[in-house]
Amino acid sequence: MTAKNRVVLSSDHAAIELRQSVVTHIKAQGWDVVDIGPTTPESTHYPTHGEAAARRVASGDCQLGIILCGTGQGIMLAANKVKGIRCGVCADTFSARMIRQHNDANMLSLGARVVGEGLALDIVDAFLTADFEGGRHATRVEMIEALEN
Ligand SMILES: O=C(CO)[C@H](O)[C@H](O)COP(=O)(O)O
Repeated sequence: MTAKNRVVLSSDHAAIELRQSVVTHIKAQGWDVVDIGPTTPESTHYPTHGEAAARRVASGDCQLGIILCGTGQGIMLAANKVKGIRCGVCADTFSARMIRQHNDANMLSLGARVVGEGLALDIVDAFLTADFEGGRHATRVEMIEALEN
């Protein structure tokens, strides 16, 4: 059973500030936020943080996840190695909406060295407010899931 409206966030050292902005922003919207850090600025390794957030989503403890690193790419690659995770990097709001509507993505990845805070928060809003459309898209998501087996 998935915890509805609970969102997990994690990042590496490159995205701590932007992650904290996202946390504040979505808490104010009423999302139940699980921020799993890190909180200190030392250099760290994004696969660790991508995996930790992905496992919260894959287990059903959190409905959705938002992860961040410098580009958003490395942490996305790590998260997508966890079974059941569909995570995309977005630097525009259209893609952020579409990865929910068409791809049923359960995680969003952001690049703190790519997008500014204003755009990042708009991307987050687009992701969190969109819903999966199902239908023909469900067939395609099932095909992605079949690749995991
Ligand atoms: O974007 C990233 C991975 O995709 C990382 O945030 C980036 O590689 C970290 O670099 P550095 O150790 O030089 O701060």
